[in-house]
Amino acid sequence: MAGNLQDINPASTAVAKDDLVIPLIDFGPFFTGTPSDKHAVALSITNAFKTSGFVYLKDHGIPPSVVSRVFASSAGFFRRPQSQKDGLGWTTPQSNRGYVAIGREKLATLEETGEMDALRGSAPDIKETMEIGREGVDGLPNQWPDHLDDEGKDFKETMLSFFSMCKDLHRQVMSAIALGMNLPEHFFDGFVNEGDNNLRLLHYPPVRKDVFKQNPNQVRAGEHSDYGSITLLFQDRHGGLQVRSPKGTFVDATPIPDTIVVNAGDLLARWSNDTIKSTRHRVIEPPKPEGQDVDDTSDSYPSRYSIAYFCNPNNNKVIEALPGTFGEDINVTKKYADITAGDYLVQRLTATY
Ligand SMILES: O=C(O)CCC(=O)C(=O)O
Ligand SMILES: [Fe+2]
Repeated sequence: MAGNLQDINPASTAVAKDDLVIPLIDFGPFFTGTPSDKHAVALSITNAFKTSGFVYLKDHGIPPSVVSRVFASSAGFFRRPQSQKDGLGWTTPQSNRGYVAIGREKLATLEETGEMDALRGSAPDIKETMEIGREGVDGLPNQWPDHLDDEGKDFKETMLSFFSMCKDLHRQVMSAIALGMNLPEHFFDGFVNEGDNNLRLLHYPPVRKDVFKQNPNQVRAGEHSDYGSITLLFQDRHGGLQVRSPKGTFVDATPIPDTIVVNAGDLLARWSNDTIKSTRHRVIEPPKPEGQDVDDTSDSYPSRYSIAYFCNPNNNKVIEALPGTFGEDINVTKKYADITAGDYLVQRLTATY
């Protein structure tokens, strides 16, 4: 029946377990559909952000060939000698650019941050990352390997072009959230146009299986929520990402080819006066592939690569509760003080490194 919600509902289910439901949403109609298609996509995304805080997006406009090229370039970077990577090292939370060696960052929840040093010693995250920020910011240079060789030049070009595609997708997803929250479609444009975002390449190196058996606290990336507005997460096929369910269990967010996992961050939750959820997640050993219990005799898990594009409002923008999320008419007060996006993020990064 035309106009039936069933016909225009662009979502199916990607994950459903322990009261955690993550939809798989076709973003295509947001670009090309009728206004009502567009609204349906916007509502699906916003409703998911208000419940699980996570969606999988397909038909998101970033071609699979581009994503493959970025993964290949990332793997090439991590294959470089340690001394070259260390020469491009991360320095300060203000800059948040450069290479982060294994054990340097220990992701944890907000409440645990005081115990960061102890955690770092006991079971450090088994990962190395490369952080790329907005190019061309005075005094905050990206740490490119372009002076090393042609591959380094190609890396820079590949990452800059990907950065800008992701920046554009951030703006589009924020437009969907605006519509879904009864705000004008372009409400967020002036908040996100600078692209003060952070492209993080992640490499989880091979680990012996007994490392996880011997230490039940060992993870590839500790339980945490993300800090900014939204995160665009590209995973390879290995799995290991888990999202915390309302029941407190961790549920596999299994990779689905050609999709992006998109989740809301703490600053968006704060901006929405906590109507949107920033949900905790972590990365552990990959789940056993079905039917391989007998065949898989290797004693190590292979490398896992992922790419997280952390989106943020412009650094200088003051973040205050969105219209419609507080007021006498709905009997809700503003829960948080106003803060600039830049101050908020530096505070959070300072606690993590
Ligand atoms: O590697 C992943 O799948 C997730 C990484 C992540 O959550 C993060 O870096 O914030
Ligand atoms: Fe994360």
